[in-house]
Amino acid sequence: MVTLTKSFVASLSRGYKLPVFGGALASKRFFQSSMTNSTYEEEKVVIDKINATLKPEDVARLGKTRNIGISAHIDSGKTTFTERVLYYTGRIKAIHEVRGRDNVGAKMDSMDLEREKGITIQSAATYCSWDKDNDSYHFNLIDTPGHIDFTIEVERALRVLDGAVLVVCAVSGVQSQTVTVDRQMRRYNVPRVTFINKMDRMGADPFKAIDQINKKLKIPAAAIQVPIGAESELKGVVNIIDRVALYNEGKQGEILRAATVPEDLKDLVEEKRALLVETLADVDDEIAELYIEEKEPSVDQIKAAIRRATIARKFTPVLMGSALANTGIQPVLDAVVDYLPNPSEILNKGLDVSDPEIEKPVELIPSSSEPLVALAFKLEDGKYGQLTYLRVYQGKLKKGGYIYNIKDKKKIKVARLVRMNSDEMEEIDEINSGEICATFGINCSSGDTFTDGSVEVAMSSMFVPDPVISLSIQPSTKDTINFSKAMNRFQKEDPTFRVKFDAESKETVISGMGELHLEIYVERMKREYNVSCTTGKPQVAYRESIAGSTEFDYTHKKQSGGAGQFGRVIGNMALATDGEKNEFETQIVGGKISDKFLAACAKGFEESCMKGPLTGHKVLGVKMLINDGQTHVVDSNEYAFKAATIGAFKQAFNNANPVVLEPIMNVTVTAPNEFQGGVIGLLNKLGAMVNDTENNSDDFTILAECSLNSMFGFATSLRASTQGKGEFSLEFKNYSPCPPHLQKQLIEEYNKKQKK
Ligand SMILES: Nc1nc2c(ncn2[C@@H]2O[C@H](COP(=O)(O)OP(=O)(O)OP(=O)(O)O)[C@@H](O)[C@H]2O)c(=O)[nH]1
Repeated sequence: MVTLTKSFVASLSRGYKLPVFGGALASKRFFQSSMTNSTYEEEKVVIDKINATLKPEDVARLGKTRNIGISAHIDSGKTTFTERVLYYTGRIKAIHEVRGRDNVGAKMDSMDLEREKGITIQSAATYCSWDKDNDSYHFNLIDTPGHIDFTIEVERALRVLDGAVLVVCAVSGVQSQTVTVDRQMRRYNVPRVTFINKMDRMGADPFKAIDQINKKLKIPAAAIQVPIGAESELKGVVNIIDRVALYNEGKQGEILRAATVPEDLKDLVEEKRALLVETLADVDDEIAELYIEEKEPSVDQIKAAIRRATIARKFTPVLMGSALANTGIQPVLDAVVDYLPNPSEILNKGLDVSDPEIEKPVELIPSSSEPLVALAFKLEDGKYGQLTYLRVYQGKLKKGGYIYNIKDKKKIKVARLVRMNSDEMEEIDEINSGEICATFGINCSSGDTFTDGSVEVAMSSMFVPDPVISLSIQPSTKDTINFSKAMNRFQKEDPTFRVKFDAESKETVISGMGELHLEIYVERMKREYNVSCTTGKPQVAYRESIAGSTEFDYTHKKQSGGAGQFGRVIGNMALATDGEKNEFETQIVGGKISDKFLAACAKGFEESCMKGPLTGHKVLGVKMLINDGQTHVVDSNEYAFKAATIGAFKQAFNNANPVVLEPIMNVTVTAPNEFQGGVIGLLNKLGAMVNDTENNSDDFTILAECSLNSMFGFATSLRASTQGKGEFSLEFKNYSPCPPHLQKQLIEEYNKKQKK
C-alpha cells in the first residue's frame, strides 16, 4: 500500500479549508486579507483611527446604514420573516406567503422555481427604510438561501454584509445548518442578533433554543424579550430591558401597542433580565464592574453593553416571535439599529495588487471622498441584461461615471444605477461608501472588484475552488442554442459551476459543489430555458499526486526523414512545497537549453498537470525541476522540448509512487438520541472517521470525516435510519489518497476508456 508522508497530507489540507458547497469568495488569499484572526479590540484600534479621518457627513450617513443578512437553517422562516420586514418598512403593500394560496409567492423568492418549491435558491438584495427615535435608517437586506448546496450564496452575502439576523426555529432549535451558517458567520466576522421564530407552533421553547445557542454555537446568548402567551395564543413580547409589553395588533400585526408588563410575567421578566445582565457581565467589562459592586446597570448601560458585545462578536441578543403570525418583527428591526454595526464599525480590508508578486492587505476607508473600491458580489440575468450587485466599500459610484475592473483594467461606463427590491428596481444617481446597489450593462463575473482607476485594490483574489462533483449532461431536444445560453449564464453567475466539453466522450460535463447544486441547474434549464436534459451518474473530482520523488532523463527524438525533432530534459520530480499547487522550476547552466525552449518545457508541464497519467484527473502538489538537458543545433525546436517534458513528466510521475486523491468531507450529523446507534453504524459502514460526538438532552451531533465518494445517497440512508429526523451537512476538508482498491479500479476504467 502506498503511504504518504505526513507533511504531504498536511500540505494538502493546509491553508484554506473551503466549504465544498460554495466558497468561491473564500479563497486562500481572501482569507489572508479579510479574515483576520484578530480580536475586535485589535480591530477597533484601527477602526477608531480610520473613523477619526471621516467627514461629519460620512459619519452621519454611515450611522444610519445597516447591511444585514438573514441566515438560518432551511425552512426556519427567513423568507416569511423578510416578507414581514418588507411590509412593515413600507416596501410592499401586502404580505404573500411562501407556498401561499394566492399564487403570488413571497416577494424575495422571485424565481418561479423558488416560489413553487417554497425554498430560497438565490439571494436577493432589498433596500428598505426603518424609522426609529425620529431617525430614518436604511437597510440593505439580503435574504440568503438555507440549503447547504447553495452555501455559495450565503458566503457571498456574508462577505458583503456587516451584520446578520440568525433565525432559529423555536421548536427545532439549533439545527445542523444553523451550525454551518454560524461557522460561516464566524469566518467572516459577522456579528448577529438572533430571532427565535415560529413561537406560535406547538412545543415552542425559546429558552431551550437559547440554551442550545450557548452550548452548540458556543456564543454567549441571552433573551432580551419574553413571550406573551404561547402557541396559538401568542400575543406579543415583553422587552425585558425597558420592562415594556409589546402587542402586535391590526390586521397584519402592523400596530405595535406598548403596555405595562402583565402581572403573571413579572417574575419571569425579572429572572430573565437578571440572567441577561449576568451573561453580559461575562463579556463586557463595564457590566462586570457593576456586577461585582452589586450595582444594577441602567437601561442605557445595558443597551450600550449589548451593542458593544454584539459588535465585538462576543454575544448575541435573542429576540422572539412568529413571522407567520406577524408577531415580534418590528422589535427585531429596532434591534438591528440598536445592536448591529454600521459600515464604519467594521474593518474591511482589500489587497493592494499593484505588485502581483506581493499582495499587501490594505484597510478600506468608508469615506465617499476616497477612491472607489466596489465588489461585484452577485450577478443576475434580468430583463435588461446582466444585473450586477455591488457593495461599495470606499468612495462613490455615479451614474454616467467610469469604473475599472481590476482584473483586466477595462474602463466601463456606469449607465444605470439601481436599488433593488427583490425583482423590482428604483433608479438612483449615485451610491456612497458602505452601501449596496445594482447596475446594468457591466460585463463581469461574480467576485470582481471595481475601482476608479486611481488605486489597484482587489477585494478578493480571483481564485475559485475546483468543483468536486461532475455530471454529463445532454439536452433531450435539439435546442442547443438555449442550452448554451443557459450554460453561459449559470457559469457567470456562479463561479463554482463549470461546463466543459469532454472531447473523448463527446459529452458536455457540468461540475459543481454538490449533487443538489447541479440538480438545481438542470431544473432551472428546464424551467427558464425550456430545455429538458438527461444526465449521467455523478462523478467525484479526483486528483493525482505522487508519494515519492525521482530523477528523470528523457529524450524526445525523431530524426528519420523530413524535419527532425530533438529535445532532452534532465532533472527531478518531487512533492511541491505548497501542496495545493504544482511547481515548475529550471536551473540550467551554460545555456544547454535556451530560454525559448524552457518556456516550451513549462507549457509541457502545465499540460501534463491538467491530465494526470493514471486516470486523466488533474495533478496536485507536484514539483518538476529541469536542471540539465541537450539541444540539437538543427533539429531542436519548441515542440520537441514540450514533447520531451510531457514524456519526462509521465515517466517520472509513474516512478514516483503515484497516487489518486479523493475529496474528504467534514460531515456533521444531528438526529434524536434514539437513532445514535443506527447513525454511527451507518457512518462506520461508509468508512467515516468519527471525530467527536456531542450529546444533548434529546439529540446528538456527530462530527466525522468521510470521503465524498462514500457520501452519495447518504441523504436517503440517513432518512431511512432516522425516520426522516436526521440532518447532515458536508464541508470540503482536503484531498487524501483513496483506498488502493479504488485506485486500481479507477486506473482500470481509465485504461479501458483510452483503448476504446
Ligand atoms: N407556524 C409557523 N410557520 C412558519 C413561521 N414562519 C415561517 N413558517 C413556515 O415555515 C415554512 C418555511 O418558511 P420559509 O420562510 O420559506 O423558510 P426559509 O427559511 O426562507 O426557507 P428556505 O429559503 O428554503 O431556507 C413555510 O411553510 C412557512 O409558512 C412561523 O412563524 N410560524
